[in-house]
Amino acid sequence: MKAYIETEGLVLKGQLPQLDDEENDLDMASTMCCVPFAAVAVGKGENFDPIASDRSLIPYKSILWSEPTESGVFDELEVSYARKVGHKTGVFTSVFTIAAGPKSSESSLISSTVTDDSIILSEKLMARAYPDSKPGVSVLVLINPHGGKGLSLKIYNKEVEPFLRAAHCNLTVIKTKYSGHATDIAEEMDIDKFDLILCASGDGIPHEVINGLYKRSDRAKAFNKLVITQVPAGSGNALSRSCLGTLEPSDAVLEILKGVTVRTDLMAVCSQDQPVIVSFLSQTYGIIAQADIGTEWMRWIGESRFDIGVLSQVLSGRSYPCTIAVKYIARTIEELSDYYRIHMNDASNDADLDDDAFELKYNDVFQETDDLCDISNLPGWEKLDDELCSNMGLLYSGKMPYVSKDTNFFPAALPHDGSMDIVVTDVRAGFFKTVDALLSLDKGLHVWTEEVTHSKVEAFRVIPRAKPGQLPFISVDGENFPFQPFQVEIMRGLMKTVMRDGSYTETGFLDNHRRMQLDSTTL
Ligand SMILES: Nc1ncnc2c1ncn2[C@@H]1O[C@H](COP(=O)(O)OP(=O)(O)OP(=O)(O)O)[C@@H](O)[C@H]1O
Repeated sequence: MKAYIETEGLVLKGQLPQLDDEENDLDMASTMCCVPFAAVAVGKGENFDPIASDRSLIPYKSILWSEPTESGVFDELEVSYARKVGHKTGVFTSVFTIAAGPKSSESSLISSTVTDDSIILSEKLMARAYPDSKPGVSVLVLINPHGGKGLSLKIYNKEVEPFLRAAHCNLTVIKTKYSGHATDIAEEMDIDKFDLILCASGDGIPHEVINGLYKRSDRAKAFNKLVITQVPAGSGNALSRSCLGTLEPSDAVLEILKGVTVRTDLMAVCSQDQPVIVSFLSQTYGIIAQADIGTEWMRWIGESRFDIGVLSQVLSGRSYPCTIAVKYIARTIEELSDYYRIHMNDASNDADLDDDAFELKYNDVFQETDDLCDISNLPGWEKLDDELCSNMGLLYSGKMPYVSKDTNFFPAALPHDGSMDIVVTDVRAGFFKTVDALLSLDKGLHVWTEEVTHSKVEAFRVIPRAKPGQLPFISVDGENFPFQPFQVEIMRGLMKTVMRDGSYTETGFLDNHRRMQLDSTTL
């Protein structure tokens, strides 16, 4: 099959590797949906018009590397690129010859002439292929061989590393050997050697990495220097789902190579008898924590262990009494919607952080307080309704929209606005209403149901009250946290990560808001 890369009035022509029949089933339509412009065109013959045929277009975004061929021929380039084959994306390398070709409006983005030598053309092609990122970065890969169903090493070797190698990344690969190993690595690593930490794991390894970096005496430098990302290889892959918009490891690595680096807020989880834990995803107490941590022993059944856990919790009608105090940013769903509309396009602050960015605003008061239910020394804080807290089903607070594959739990989450979303439910709503709310999690519709309290806060405190004979779980980023009072506050814009198109995966929050408003006016 012939292949083309179109530039300013030129076409790079080449021969694509022949695929067997099954592989030949190219899913170009879906590639086109991701990226609206064309760079490489795949055609059948010399007179094929690469721009005219949708079926044959592959985007610039797919180009991983370009360089002059070893032969030194002035009009030849060797190009490595990603190409969708069936439902998978693979890496291919072809030699392209520069020739005159059709003009298009897109092509003016690269201005070349047929007499440009291959070095210049290659540089232009690379600049077009990496508009938002740097090619050939140094990557520390951390693989949790026990993540998910124990397939992370295989996933990395087959679906991730070929892309990193084709993109000429400088790779250091470490397999984690024990729980907490990634924290030790991040705490001790030479940060000058790396640009990016890529976790081939679930959410546990990025959680450990940020905590390792946080422990360092040069943590401001570490968080300024390093970008923390994930290719989905565990059972919970919220970081890639929320930031890269995919759970396919090969698509995720392509997004990591080509996406925009964005800063996100982190959350400091404080308790009175242990050091601060840093959280990038969520903290939860009640139904969800029981369903997640409380079903660890059922790991072997895969993702459905969580659904079974939630169902059995809701059926039991068990409550998790506590006292909750919050520092509101947006109290009601209406205030929250207005806030979202105002801040949804706020730009990420790219300036380097200094040590002040790590100063906690409310932790000293928390540490010094004997009566944690007394919030008189916290101006602007409020307690949540006592009746609601005594009958609490779940408390879930988070920073990223998707907490798992289909769970759009925080559809109004924003990356670096200095707030976290908090959701509280009341068991008095009853089984059907709770199940109804939880069944709409995939579309993020639960936040519009009366049974769910949804706010944006800057900080909150939880004082759990265990019933006799019970020791419920508290979960931070899916990891077990000791049962005790805790306080969480936002730390603005600390973590650099990569996001597809520079923002969180679309959640449909504004569309749902419009629909809800329409429904209420037509009633
Ligand atoms: N070699 C190892 N042996 C045992 N545990 C490990 C090892 N390496 C990492 N871990 C632990 O495994 C935990 C889970 O890792 P990860 O998030 O990658 O997988 P997961 O399957 O998505 O898990 P989860 O159920 O928490 O979502 C991490 O918190 C880490 O502490």
